[in-house]
Amino acid sequence: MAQYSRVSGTVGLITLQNPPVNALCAAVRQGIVEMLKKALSDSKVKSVVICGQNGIFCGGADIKEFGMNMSGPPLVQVIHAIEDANKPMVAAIEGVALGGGLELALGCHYRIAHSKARLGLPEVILGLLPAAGGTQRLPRLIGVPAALDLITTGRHVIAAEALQLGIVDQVTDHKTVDAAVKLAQSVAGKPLDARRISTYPCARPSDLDALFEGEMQKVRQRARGAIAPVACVQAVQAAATLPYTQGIEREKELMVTLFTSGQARALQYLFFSQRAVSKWSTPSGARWDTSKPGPIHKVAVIGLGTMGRGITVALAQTGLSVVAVETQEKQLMGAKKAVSNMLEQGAKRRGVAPTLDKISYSPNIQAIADADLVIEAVFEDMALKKQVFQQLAAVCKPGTFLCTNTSSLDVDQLASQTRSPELVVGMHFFAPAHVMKLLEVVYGPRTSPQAVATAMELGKKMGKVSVAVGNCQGFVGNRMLKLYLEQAFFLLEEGATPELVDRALEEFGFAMGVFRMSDLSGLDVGWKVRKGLMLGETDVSSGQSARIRQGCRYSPLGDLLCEQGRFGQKTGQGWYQYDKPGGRVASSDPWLHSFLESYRAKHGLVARHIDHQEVLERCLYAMINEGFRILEEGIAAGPEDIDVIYVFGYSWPRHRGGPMFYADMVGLAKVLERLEHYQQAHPDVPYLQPCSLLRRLVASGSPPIQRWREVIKKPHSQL
Ligand SMILES: CC/C=C\CC(=O)SCCNC(=O)CCNC(=O)[C@H](O)C(C)(C)COP(=O)(O)OP(=O)(O)OC[C@H]1O[C@@H](n2cnc3c(N)ncnc32)[C@H](O)[C@@H]1OP(=O)(O)O
Repeated sequence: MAQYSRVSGTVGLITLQNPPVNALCAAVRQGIVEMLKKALSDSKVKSVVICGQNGIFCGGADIKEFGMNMSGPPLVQVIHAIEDANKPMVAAIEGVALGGGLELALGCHYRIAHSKARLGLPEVILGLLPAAGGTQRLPRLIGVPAALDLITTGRHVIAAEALQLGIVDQVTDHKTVDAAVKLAQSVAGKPLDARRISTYPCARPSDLDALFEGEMQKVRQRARGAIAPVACVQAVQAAATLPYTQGIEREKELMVTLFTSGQARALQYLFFSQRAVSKWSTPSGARWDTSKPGPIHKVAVIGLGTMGRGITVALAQTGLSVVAVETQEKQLMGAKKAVSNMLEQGAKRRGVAPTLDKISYSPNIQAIADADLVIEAVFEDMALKKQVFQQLAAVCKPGTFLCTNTSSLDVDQLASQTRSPELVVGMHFFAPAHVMKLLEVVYGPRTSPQAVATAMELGKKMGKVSVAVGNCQGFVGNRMLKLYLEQAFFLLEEGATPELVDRALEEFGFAMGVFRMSDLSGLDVGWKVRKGLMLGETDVSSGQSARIRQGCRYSPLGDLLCEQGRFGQKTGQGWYQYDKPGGRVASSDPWLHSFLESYRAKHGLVARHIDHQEVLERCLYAMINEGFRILEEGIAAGPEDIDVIYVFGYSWPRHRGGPMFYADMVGLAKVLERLEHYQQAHPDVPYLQPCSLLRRLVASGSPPIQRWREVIKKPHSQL
């Protein structure tokens, strides 16, 4: 797992060998210790280079080992042995040096990186901190503020920035190992005392207390309730205030707390889930590894409203040719300007040239005739979308993949408007489409494996986390969201306020509670959808019957607000009030509270006390229960798919892993018991009836989430 050789006569070369990313598993750590001994005892060797096999230095500790009993030498000791070596040690960084990989490099006396290499300490993203000395060495090397930035965000830097920060000594465009060997030769025999980072004093900015206080506030705001970023700040604070050996003790202490926390488990689950969803499968047996994507050179976008504009930007940023079609001249002009601005801003942020020339605009649908793939993003209206699909079928060349950005409409109905339904697939982007990471790829019963593979591949090119899901009303994300919203409305009817509900959800970790979020996205969006489902018309009568639609309990509260023109932030009033239309700071609205009182009086509802626990259980367990139904029906292939959708598309707090992981953490038996309780209390809400898969899982002894698939006997079902 680590190989030793002697090169150029006097340089020992230790190569990490653990594909695909040379993670520091026990055998690799052991290998380093043994090879180091060899190099140091070889009298011909004057200096040593450490590199990684296959152009990758090291992706860090082996995350798969985290749940297991520790074996092999601890990384912190391996790195101390490297730093203590009496011959110059040089890290040759190619590909990545992340987490423990960068910590290993920081233990070396010199670091040289290839210009394309990426470096970082992303442990915080896994709910941990860089506990192999990273929190103590990095601030000593590059100063407290820069170290805080890298350690608390986990962001990667490319070699040029690493050089500027002082993380590496040299950057090369040539063969990194050769350059490292040259460097090693040039420093052979030189004194090493001034090269051991652990011996450096940590420069202390004069406003140290204020700096840490500010940073603490920042990380708490950024990830509400997440403990790793807080521990990262505390560890760097130890570097700034304590001698190295005490700092290392503090780092270890903080790591132990994080390591045993549910948050680290959740975030590591998410790391593997994010990778697992790319290995998609469908009920018909199509799979990621047997389905070849079609070649895509030119993509067309139809409809340049908010979604179409974002999609166009995201496509152009990948370097693909894009034809953007909007039949309304005024809208087309506005879109051109908006898309160009977004591209220019994005390019400026990323330090690259804007790709404006990749897009051609047209008011004429004929312009898409030679596109390889079309994404329809017109208004969310089935009749209109059907008409567009008929046009696409007539205009496009044979074999063109036809995608719809619908957020809930039946993809199969759209497919039936074409002669080649196998080429039709949903690509459900999330607003703003050039920013949000999630893409739901929706396959219907007739969608071909190649169409799924093509949409998944395009999503990947666009930098999205793509999840393949079956076709049903609302797919995965919006289908579950509907119940979450509905429970929130019911809670208002029963005595809660938007402030109470939002506070409970924000304390749970959501950046915004359900009502603040609805105000931001616009209440009219859901209203239009409900009207389309024949639900959104308000009933003038009072009592319970006025709140029953299609045989189930229904709350018209959102519809009533829309009828008053209260669409949320854009109109300055919604569930909250804002200082002006478009204002962003929500404040409590006395009008809303008296409106709720009269509504309850009209319908004979008596307000009761509702606590945070009930808010969480009602909103989250309703949604989780639907998640189990989605799994049972085979709409999602596994719980990981649902969780990835919720974290990347619906701002579910990452450190809680996703709704299905959360259910596993709470305990399936408890979720079942609470659902039974609420179902008895609300018999007119059929979806609170616990799903049979949940019952089966509990009856099977509540296996851990990784084993749920074994219990989902019938893995998939059709729409
Ligand atoms: C005392 C504690 C000290 C240190 C703590 C740590 O070091 S924690 C680990 C810190 N490192 C990271 O967080 C890096 C995680 N990995 C990545 O960001 C990416 O994988 C990487 C290295 C940038 C490569 O990206 P790429 O897109 O090329 O590949 P992909 O992500 O699909 O990964 C390929 C397969 O490798 C597995 N993998 C990656 N990193 C690790 C790791 N550190 N440990 C174990 N396994 C790792 C990944 O799961 C993929 O596996 P596959 O089975 O093919 O899905």
